[in-house]
Amino acid sequence: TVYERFEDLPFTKFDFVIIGAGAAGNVLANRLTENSRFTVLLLEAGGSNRNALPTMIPFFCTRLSNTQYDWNYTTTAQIGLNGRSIGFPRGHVLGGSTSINGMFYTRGSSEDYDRYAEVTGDSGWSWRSIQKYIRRNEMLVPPADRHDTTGQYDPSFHSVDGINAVSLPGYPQAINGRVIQTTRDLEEFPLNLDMNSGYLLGLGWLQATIKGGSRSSSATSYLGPDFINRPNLHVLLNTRVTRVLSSTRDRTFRTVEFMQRAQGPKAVVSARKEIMLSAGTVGTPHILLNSGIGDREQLKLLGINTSHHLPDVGKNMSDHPRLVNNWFVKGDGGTFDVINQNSTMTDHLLHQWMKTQKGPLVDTFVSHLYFARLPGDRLPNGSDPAAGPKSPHYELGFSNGFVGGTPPSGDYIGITTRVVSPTSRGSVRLKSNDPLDPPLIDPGFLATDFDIFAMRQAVKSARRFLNGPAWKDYRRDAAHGVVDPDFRVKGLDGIRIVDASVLPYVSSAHTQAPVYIFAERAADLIKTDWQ
Ligand SMILES: Cc1cc2nc3c(=O)[nH]c(=O)nc-3n(C[C@H](O)[C@H](O)[C@H](O)COP(=O)(O)OP(=O)(O)OC[C@H]3O[C@@H](n4cnc5c(N)ncnc54)[C@H](O)[C@@H]3O)c2cc1C
Repeated sequence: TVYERFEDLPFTKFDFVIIGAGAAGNVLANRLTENSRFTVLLLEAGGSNRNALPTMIPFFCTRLSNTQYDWNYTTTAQIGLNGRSIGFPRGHVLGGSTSINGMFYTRGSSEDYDRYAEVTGDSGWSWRSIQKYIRRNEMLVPPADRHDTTGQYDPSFHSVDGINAVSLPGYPQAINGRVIQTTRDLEEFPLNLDMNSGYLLGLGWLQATIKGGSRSSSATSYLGPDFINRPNLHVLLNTRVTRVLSSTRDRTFRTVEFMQRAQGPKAVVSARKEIMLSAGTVGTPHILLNSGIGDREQLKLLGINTSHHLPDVGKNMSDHPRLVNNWFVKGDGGTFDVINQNSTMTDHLLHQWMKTQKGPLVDTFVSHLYFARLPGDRLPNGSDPAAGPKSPHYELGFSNGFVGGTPPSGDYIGITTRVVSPTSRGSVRLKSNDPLDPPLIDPGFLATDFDIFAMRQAVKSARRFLNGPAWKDYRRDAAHGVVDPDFRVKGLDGIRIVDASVLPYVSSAHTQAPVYIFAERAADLIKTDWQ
């Protein structure tokens, strides 16, 4: 049963109390209640995902930040971003971040899991050992348009028996042919038939947690109609957990304190067996620190009594920095930009989606991914932050349109670049001893030379991709004139013009300074191309 109000709960003691109904919390709630003898209470700060239309429509996933479904966090000033603070979305709704995320389904490399096994000394985490859990989780379903997916993935790596739906894109994007052609034209971008095989490197079709054109979140799947009516499963929404409490002095934590309204009152529930913290990378350290579980010295500074000195709580945060790169193209209206530019078109497609679960709204904003490594001689001190020699350092995501705030006109291609083996580390700390105060989130984006270097290489790689022959007549350059924006003579190789003759308009004052400036930038571009 799903409850909105604490007063409606049938009791206040359960075998298990799970804090946070996101990816992890909902798996736990589902699997634990398979045993009908266990009672489970799942606590979630956000509201219901039912009727939350924007969360259901895959294409609208980029519109969910800074809405009621988001915690609306902001990072601390980031050294690596010239002191800027940026938004840091996290799901605040049943399903947690799986209800607002981009839906990319990527398992990672086999080496990632083998490294988990190695550092924990537990072979149960190895790629081989976790296969059964992949099968339990994944339910591969046909794409929304039911097209023939032969050659777009390898069925031998997939399960159709799991709970969370996964599918290939369900609407053909105009760039698909060019993307695949580039895997044939440029050696740097080999096709990877299935990036979920444990071997990630190369370019492949995106697999996404989408079923029949709708988002498959941990709420729609693990708490879906087959499970939510289990009599031993209780879900309480709109419940912000403030602390976990030890009822005795023996370090046993079985009580959970929470609030349903900002002004209180506080209430408690308890677990007969265990409490599970599944509040995510921000929520979990936040609750632990508020509960006095953390670094004694830091807690003392905020006037919080330490219940357990555990200095690493909130430390070692690591996340993928992401940059979006957009180019003008001659898309002739075949990009998805029109959906973001023309509200009549959006209404029309929304109507189509609601009626048929078909059309361009059935997919997320990326159609293909590419994972790559940096050359061995460019790694920091020769040491490799990736999990192994077959694991990537960066990722490119290809979008048939502008990623970010779409300009009011024009057609674009977006390539998102991400560092997937960051060496920067950040933290989650308390701002005050008020549990309702948002924490200080420092993801440490681009805080190391390596991360900046890897991001630059990813951007260069994206540019090389678009310089492939398949894109020649697609990237937009001015039709007239002698040189392209990189000073290359149009239609020729090996020759550029860098002097006052290429200024498209004479500048509004004397011309030597503009030529110096042009030449400086030209030198940069040329050096970059040949690095
Ligand atoms: C915008 C965005 C896009 C993403 N895109 C992708 C993608 O395309 N592919 C991918 O693989 N991953 C993506 N991710 C990451 C992925 O969604 C997360 O890694 C995953 O959901 C983490 O699961 P979790 O259980 O740790 O936390 P979450 O899924 O975030 O769940 C935590 C839950 O705990 C609740 N909670 C937190 N604090 C409290 C509290 N004090 N009291 C009660 N409840 C609380 C939250 O409201 C939330 O429901 C994305 C994430 C975001 C935010």
